[in-house]
Amino acid sequence: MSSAQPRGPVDSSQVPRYAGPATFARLPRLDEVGAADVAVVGVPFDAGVSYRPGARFGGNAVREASRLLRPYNPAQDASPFALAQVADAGDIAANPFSIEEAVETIEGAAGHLLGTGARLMTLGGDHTVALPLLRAVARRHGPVALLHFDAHLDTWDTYFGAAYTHGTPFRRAVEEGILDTSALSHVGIRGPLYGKSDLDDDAKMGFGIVTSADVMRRGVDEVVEQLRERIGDRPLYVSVDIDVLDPAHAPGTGTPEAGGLTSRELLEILRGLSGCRLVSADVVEVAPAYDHAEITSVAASHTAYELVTIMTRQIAAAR
Ligand SMILES: N=C(N)NCCCC(=O)O
Ligand SMILES: [Zn+2]
Ligand SMILES: [Zn+2]
Repeated sequence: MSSAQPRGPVDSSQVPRYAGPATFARLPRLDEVGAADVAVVGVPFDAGVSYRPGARFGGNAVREASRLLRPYNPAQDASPFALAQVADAGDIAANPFSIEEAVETIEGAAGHLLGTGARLMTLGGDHTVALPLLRAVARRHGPVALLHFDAHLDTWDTYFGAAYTHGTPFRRAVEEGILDTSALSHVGIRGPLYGKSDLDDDAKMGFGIVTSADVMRRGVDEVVEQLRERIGDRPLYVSVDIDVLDPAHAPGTGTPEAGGLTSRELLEILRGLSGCRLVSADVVEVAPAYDHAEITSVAASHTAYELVTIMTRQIAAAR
């Protein structure tokens, strides 16, 4: 990115925040600024779901809800959009009728954006999209540490014989050697499984689990400390399935599970990661048709805001 001042969001004291088409946080579009340090990109794809569809509308719902974000983030003492150029790169046009083709398209488009030097803040889409995103990220950075927030393991093998689904991206990623298996963590896991072997398989792949109950019992600070120790200074990818939140905090999702994190806990854990080498991130599984009063998309917009803040702080610190 050039040394020119980043172009920030539309000023909500000059133009009402509900006016005009929505980009993430009212930021400029990528084509308006030419290049970005962080590209917010939508992936409207949900052909990989096993239950309720609708996450194809998640990215735009998060953009709409993000109109209320303000430019200074007190929790990380940073103005993320002044530290680096953040821009909305629009949506990746993924084929809704062919999962294989969609996965290829997403990998290619993500690779193109990463090739410009941008980090990605992806708005899903169902969790299938994490696999092509991780492929593109690993091509640039090598195998990455993964911090995965989710009610679900998403390390299952196949559904109806299909290898690429929203329940299988991280098994595929481990098989493909694109993850650093010494630094894999799930946070927020809960709910019924198919069998105990799900956990055994997951552990064999190298994952450590912080359950939703662990977060409640041990508290945010201890969990953050454990996660940071595992991540170290490795390049890190964070994948947030919004169903990591309790259905009270995120009703608008396809496979809800009772007993989840509060949005306060999730945001605090993310803030605790500030300073980590976050190379890209996604927020997935927002399905607005099941949402109420934008509860879920507001939570997702703040989640993306914290992740973008971590990235821009790091970009600025490295200059
Ligand atoms: N990735 C998400 N959200 N869900 C996976 C659920 C897989 C199942 O139906 O068992
Ligand atoms: Zn999930
Ligand atoms: Zn998931």
